[in-house]
Amino acid sequence: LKTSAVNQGAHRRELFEVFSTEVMELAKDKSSKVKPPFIAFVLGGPGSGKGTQCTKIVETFGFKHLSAGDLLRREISSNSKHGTMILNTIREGKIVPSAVTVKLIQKEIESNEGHKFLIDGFPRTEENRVAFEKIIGTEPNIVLFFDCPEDEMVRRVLSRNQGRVDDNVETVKKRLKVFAGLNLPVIKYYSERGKLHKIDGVGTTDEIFERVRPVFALYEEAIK
Ligand SMILES: Nc1ncnc2c1ncn2[C@@H]1O[C@H](COP(=O)(O)OP(=O)(O)O)[C@@H](O)[C@H]1O
Ligand SMILES: Nc1ccn([C@@H]2O[C@H](COP(=O)(O)OP(=O)(O)O)[C@@H](O)[C@H]2O)c(=O)n1
Ligand SMILES: [Mg+2]
Repeated sequence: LKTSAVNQGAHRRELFEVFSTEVMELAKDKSSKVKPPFIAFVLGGPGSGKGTQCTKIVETFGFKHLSAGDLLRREISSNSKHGTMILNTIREGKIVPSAVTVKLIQKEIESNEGHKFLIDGFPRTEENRVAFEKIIGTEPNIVLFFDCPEDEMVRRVLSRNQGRVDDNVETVKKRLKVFAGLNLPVIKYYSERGKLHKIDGVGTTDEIFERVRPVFALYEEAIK
């Protein structure tokens, strides 16, 4: 009885060693190959310069730019099942249900090789924010907020000339209300969590980018 118990113990130890070695190998493999994604949310009112600055960030730091508005507009033009609902929502300056928007973002993240994402114009509401955390299972590393006075945002939107159904005085007024009522609380939330980088959105595109650059310099290692 004694001998077999000792043998059993030895056997178990052997099994454990084999098992733990394999677990260690797997862990090593993971750390060398799978880099966790770096996610930056880019927020600001309509016309605050989010898209323009994202283009500069892509050129300089090699991020993948995912604009929630562009993804939604693509759904409209591809006649997808939610196309009409999305078009009506955008026309009204309201917010598309989070399930729809987050699924579009998820598809883009999953089909992309890169590990650095700029998510522009999202989350626009607390509901957007919570849905992202639930569905994607992660939080952003940083949040940029382009702070711009309303009259400047209105001027920019009205001279944007991209043929958008929502770039008119009536809709822009609604969007500004939605921004103040629903998006500012999200911005406040990230500020309280120490993730917010507020950037003065007034000046030339290049001047503003020089305020953005040092933010990414802080995360040099993570975005290499
Ligand atoms: N710093 C700036 N000064 C003046 N106009 C700008 C500036 N940045 C962007 N614009 C212009 O303002 C409009 C809105 O910019 P955009 O990047 O589309 O903002 P958002 O994505 O926040 O709505 C565009 O026509 C753009 O060319
Ligand atoms: N997270 C989001 C982003 C955009 N949208 C809709 O898409 C519209 C245009 O968003 P956008 O980000 O392209 O607009 P800009 O801030 O760039 O002018 C918004 O006004 C909303 O109607 C949304 O419903 N949910
Ligand atoms: Mg935009």
